[in-house]
Amino acid sequence: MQTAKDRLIVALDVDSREEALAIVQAVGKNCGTFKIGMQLHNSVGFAITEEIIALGYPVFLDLKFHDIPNTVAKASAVVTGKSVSMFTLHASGGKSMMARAAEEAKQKASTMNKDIPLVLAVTILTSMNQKTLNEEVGMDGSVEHNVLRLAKVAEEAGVGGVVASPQEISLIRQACSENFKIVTPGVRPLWADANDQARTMTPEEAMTAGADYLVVGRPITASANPAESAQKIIEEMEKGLQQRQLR
Ligand SMILES: O=c1ccn([C@@H]2O[C@H](COP(=O)(O)O)[C@@H](O)[C@H]2O)c(=O)[nH]1
Repeated sequence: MQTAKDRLIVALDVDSREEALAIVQAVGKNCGTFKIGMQLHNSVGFAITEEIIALGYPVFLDLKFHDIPNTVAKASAVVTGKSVSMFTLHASGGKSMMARAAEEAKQKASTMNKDIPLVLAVTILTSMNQKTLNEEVGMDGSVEHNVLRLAKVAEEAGVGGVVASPQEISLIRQACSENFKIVTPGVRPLWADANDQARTMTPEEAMTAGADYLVVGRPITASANPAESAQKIIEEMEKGLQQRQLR
């Protein structure tokens, strides 16, 4: 059974190896996984992923692939070869793109005798609201409708789960299988700023709703005491897990 700490993913959205390692050092005991996104990866390359894995932490490589199926499939093999535990692609890249990525990750892991990474499809970014989705992106229908539609396509394509906001967790849980993972950024304790996140919930609410993993960046990494902030979030998550078990 995974604890609240195991389910907390800390986003290392910084520019340098030194800044990233300082956060790892500060909060390594207070989280389960570190997430490396396009900011850090594009600054320092795969070296930081390799270094953090070598320190003994699982890495979620969040590069959000979105390209033709062949290109995404080959990129998926590359990141699988780096032993990441999770990686992302955009569900809006389509079923064939997601299916090829999942298959390629499986094959590469089997060739290298490694664990298969959790392939996650990003549904609708948590920074988007109804207006931006409809008027700027040009997708009709509600955010919830589109998240659910993309989550179903992702599951059919054979990826392991989705990235969605906590506000859509219960809808996805009703429509997808129990094993389909839900990873939620857009998590904000009441004491933290929302920043550019539009569809948020607190750590307790997100865990109560049924999230598998929470992704938290700035409320921890930009706080005066990252370890203390991570610990406070874990305590809120524990309350949510307890509520969930009581249901
Ligand atoms: O829909 C999405 C997909 C990915 N993210 C990533 O999660 C973290 C959130 O960081 P905060 O500082 O807690 O806002 C960040 O790395 C995003 O790239 C997301 O927020 N929403």
